[in-house]
Amino acid sequence: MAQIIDGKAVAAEVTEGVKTAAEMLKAQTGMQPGLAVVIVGEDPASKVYVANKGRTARACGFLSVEHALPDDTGQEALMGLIDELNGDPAIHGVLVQLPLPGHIDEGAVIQAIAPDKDVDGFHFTNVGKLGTGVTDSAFVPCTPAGSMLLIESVLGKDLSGKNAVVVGRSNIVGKPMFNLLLAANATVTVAHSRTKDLPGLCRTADILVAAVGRPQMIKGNWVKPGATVIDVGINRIAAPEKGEGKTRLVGDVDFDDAAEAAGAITPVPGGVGPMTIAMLMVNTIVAAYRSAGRTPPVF
Ligand SMILES: NC(=O)C1=CN([C@@H]2O[C@H](COP(=O)(O)OP(=O)(O)OC[C@H]3O[C@@H](n4cnc5c(N)ncnc54)[C@H](OP(=O)(O)O)[C@@H]3O)[C@@H](O)[C@H]2O)C=CC1
Ligand SMILES: Nc1nc(=O)c2c([nH]1)NC[C@@H]1CN(c3ccc(C(=O)N[C@@H](CCC(=O)O)C(=O)O)cc3)C=[N+]21
Repeated sequence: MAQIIDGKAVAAEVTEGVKTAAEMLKAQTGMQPGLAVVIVGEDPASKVYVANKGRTARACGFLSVEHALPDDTGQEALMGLIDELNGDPAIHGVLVQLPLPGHIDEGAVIQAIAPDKDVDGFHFTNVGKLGTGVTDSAFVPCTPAGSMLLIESVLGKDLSGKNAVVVGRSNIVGKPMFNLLLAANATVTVAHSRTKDLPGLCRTADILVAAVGRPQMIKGNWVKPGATVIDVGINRIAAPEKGEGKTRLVGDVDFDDAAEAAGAITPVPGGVGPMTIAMLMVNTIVAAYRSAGRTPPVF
């Protein structure tokens, strides 16, 4: 039976460090880090995440501002708000919750966020810095950054000689995950919906990262014995065993099956999800330190 990687516990340690760093910044400069989260529309899952982010930000001692806009908000109004937040000296991090309603040009919104407040790490400037290894001034996307800390907690920082397979090639998870694993000296393969023999490829992985969005797709016999399995997926499925109409969260990995083969594995919930929020706090405190002209602590 595999080691179950406790993302909640690692996330709590990280946010404790952020809280201390925020106290230090306040003592030295009087500054309070500020995080603004913008949400458009009424998606209930998005609302839960946004509420979580606000709660954690306050627990870290941050100013937390939430802008909840109606579903029919126009492109200009949203761009206007982003401009305002870009120019607001009390705000160091700006996050626009994705996905946005279909009538809004998501790409244009992401590129409108000032790169030095882009705590999601989605702006071209930050993507380019990560891709070229300029990580000291980049913001790294929160979910891949959190996944790396979980991998490090099992295997250490240097992944030389390890084969990593990332299943999924999105801009927010798969591609930045590839860059981080590569930077840590792993040999990385990125798989996607056109990949041939995905089970066979996954079996070559010492580190297997699942970011697919398909509930429990990755089975135990896809996992190399002893592998480290990171399940990024968050899927809500029907749970009739809990009562009629009830649901539960599962990952992209069939946990019970995969835990038989894996050396270490993240659960869902309680794995990568809490790390995403913790790394958002890290990126925000880093943004605040940089805006004060100070070198941020390393997390
Ligand atoms: N824990 C957290 O904090 C977060 C969790 N998530 C979760 O992670 C998962 C992935 O999210 P995201 O990257 O945004 O998803 P996307 O839908 O943007 O990307 C999914 C990727 O999986 C690939 N894929 C889809 N079906 C298959 C298949 N049958 N075989 C192989 N590859 C396949 C797609 O391939 P192709 O490119 O060819 O279409 C695509 O590259 C979701 O469950 C999401 O909810 C996301 C963000 C944060
Ligand atoms: N601009 C932007 N940045 C994001 O980082 C972003 C986004 N948009 N859109 C949606 C995805 C998804 N995401 C999650 C964050 C926390 C949990 C999380 O805390 N999950 C808990 C469970 C929460 C629950 O019970 O629903 C866990 O896995 O233990 C999950 C998913 C951030 N995302």
